[in-house]
This record gives sequence, C-alpha cells and structure tokens, in this order.
Amino acid sequence: MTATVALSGVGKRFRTVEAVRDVSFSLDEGEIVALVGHNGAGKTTLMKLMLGLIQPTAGSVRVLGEDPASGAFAARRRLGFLPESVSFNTALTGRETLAFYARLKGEPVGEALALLERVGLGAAGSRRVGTYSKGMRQRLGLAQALIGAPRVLLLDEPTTGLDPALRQSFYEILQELRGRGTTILLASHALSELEGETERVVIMNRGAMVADGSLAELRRLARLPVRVRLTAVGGLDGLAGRFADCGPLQRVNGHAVEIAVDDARKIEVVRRALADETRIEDIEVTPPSLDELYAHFLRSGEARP
Ligand SMILES: Nc1ncnc2c1ncn2[C@@H]1O[C@H](COP(=O)(O)OP(=O)(O)OP(=O)(O)O)[C@@H](O)[C@H]1O
Repeated sequence: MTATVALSGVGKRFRTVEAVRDVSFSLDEGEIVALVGHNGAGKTTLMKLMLGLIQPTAGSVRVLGEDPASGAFAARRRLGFLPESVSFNTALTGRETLAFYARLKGEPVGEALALLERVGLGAAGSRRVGTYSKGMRQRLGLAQALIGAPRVLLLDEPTTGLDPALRQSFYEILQELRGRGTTILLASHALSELEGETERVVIMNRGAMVADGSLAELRRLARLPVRVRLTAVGGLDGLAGRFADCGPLQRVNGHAVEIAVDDARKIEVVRRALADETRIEDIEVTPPSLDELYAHFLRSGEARP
C-alpha cells in the first residue's frame, strides 16, 4: 500500500487553544477512513492542515509526498475537499457552478459537468443553486470535490442533510472511488451509518488521537462484551440460571434474555444454547457497535494523564 497522507507528531495551536496535539497516522491508497470525535475534537483542523490552509505548529504533514502548506504544492490539484457547510453562489446554476470550479482547478469543464449526472443532479443542472434543496447543494458539493479525479478526498460531515436513499448512493460513489485507489477521509458524527462503509476509524478527543484501527482491531483492543440474545420457546423458566455464569444477564421480555459475554466465550455460550435446542428458538450475537467503541475510547482517552 502506498501512503498518500502522512502526519507525524502534528500539533496546531490557535493562540491559547491547542486544537490538535501530537497526532500521527498515515492514510493509504484505496481506503476509506472515518475521522470521528465530538464537536471541537480537531477533525476540521486536521483536514485544513492536509489542505495546506493552515500550517502545523509542531510536526509534519505530507500529502502525496509534499508539504501542503508550501507555496509550490503541486499536488493540490489531486486533492478534493467537501467542507462542512457548503456555500455556493445562489445566482449560478449547478452547471455554471461546476464550470467555475473546474476552471479554478484548471480541469476540463466537460468532464466536470459529467459529474452532475454522477451525483444525480443531471436534470437540475440548469436550475439556479438558490432553488436547490439542502441535499441537492450537498451533492453539488460532492461533485465539486470530485473535479479532477482527486487521489485524496477529504469530506467534512458529507451526509448531513441527505435522506437515506441519497446517503446510500453517496456511499456507492465513495466505494467506487475507493476501488480506483482514491484515499477518502470522512469526518462524521453519524457513527451507525459509517459502520458498514468504512473499515478503519480514527477517533479524536480534544485534539488528541485516542484510537486508530479497523473495527475488528478496535473491538479487540476495547475488549467490550459481545451481546448474545437468546429467545426461548415459552417462558424463561430456568434459562437465566443456566447461563448465569457466562456474564451479566438481562431479561429483555418474557421470552428473551441478553447476556454480555467476553468475546472469547461467545462460542461456548452459543454451543450451550444450541444444546438446549428444544427450548431456544433464536440466537442473536451482536458485537460492540461503533457507538459503543467510540464511547469506550473517549473514556479511556480521558483516563490518560
Ligand atoms: N481559527 C481558529 N481560531 C481559534 N480556535 C480555533 C480555530 N479553528 C479551530 N479552533 C478551535 O480548535 C478546536 C478544534 O476545532 P475543529 O473545528 O477542528 O473541531 P471539529 O472536530 O471539526 O469540530 P466539529 O465537529 O464541531 O466540526 C476547537 O476548540 C475550535 O474552537
């Protein structure tokens, strides 16, 4: 894998605010990485550093092998950015807007206009942006970010304002870009929707990185319990007692219990439940969600000195 973005010991201070401190990670070609953290955690600051809009006060930032804050940052054309709040000139049409950004980037206008179709705005291309819905403006923002087939795409809360169907097609576009080797960094608060879309997650807390890994790695590190839900035929008579030694157990309703088991013991619990097949009619095993992992790593980050 080739690293497209490399951060090493990066810090950024705005007067008294330490927005980012000692952050190191690198992003590879063809990966979608979620950047998550509470408001003010430093996500946008990291993106601005990668774009070269601001300079780090410590450490180094390299994007496509160059320093983005240097005046001669030739790789800027290979970078796409969708800011958190997209604001366009409302008097221009969608087509005029994309043509404007294409010229600004020195890219062929025709190719940029084809992106309107790609984000589902083909039919609305000749309408003024002032008449667009929030979701349409967001898609125009994505089309703008895709001009010039960027090798690195930085998206700041891109799915805000998109309905579920649009969100789905938005992630389809990202998966396609990933397949072509684009690096995608996606800052978001929408943890549950990220779960199926990204393999790797970087968690920020008050300017510091508190976790970086695939969901599987984060689950292994966090050692949070897996939930095993057993649904019994008839009542719960004796069921709680038979699984009491497996972990904390909660009644869900008159037919089901949920046991929080160590990952290492889940198979044993499932086997035991299967051996009870005359009584157990359903078994559901749920690993810790990204929401739970996020809360865990924020807590453990807070616990650090
Ligand atoms: N130009 C600036 N001047 C002073 N402080 C700033 C500046 N930009 C960011 N900050 C501060 O740096 C910290 C990190 O801000 P940043 O915008 O990176 O957070 P974020 O994780 O993107 O938050 P959100 O989820 O709300 O977008 C915050 O405390 C913010 O107030």
